[in-house]
Amino acid sequence: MIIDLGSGSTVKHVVDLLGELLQSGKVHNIIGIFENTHQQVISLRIPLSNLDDYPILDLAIDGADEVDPHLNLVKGCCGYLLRERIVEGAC
Ligand SMILES: O=C[C@H](O)[C@H](O)[C@H](O)COP(=O)(O)O
Repeated sequence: MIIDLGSGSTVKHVVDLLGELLQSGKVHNIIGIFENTHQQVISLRIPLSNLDDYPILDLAIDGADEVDPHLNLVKGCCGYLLRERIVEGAC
């Protein structure tokens, strides 16, 4: 399964869980897509690649900057909006 690992402090919790599941053998054959070097992902030994090698994703995980009362999400903090749109198109 090819998974985009997103960005932000919330995603770090998901990445921790993914690392635990991989190391316990409960999940297999995961490749994480991550744009920048991220010490947490590397230390958890999650296999990494990029969108050039895997242009079609099975799943994308990410946080949100704001959620309104109707559960609409506001995304795109910190210059990540373009990458998030590319990832959305790859799912
Ligand atoms: O747009 C930026 C990223 O999508 C982050 O997921 C978003 O900013 C939320 O970050 P955090 O989980 O740190 O609140």
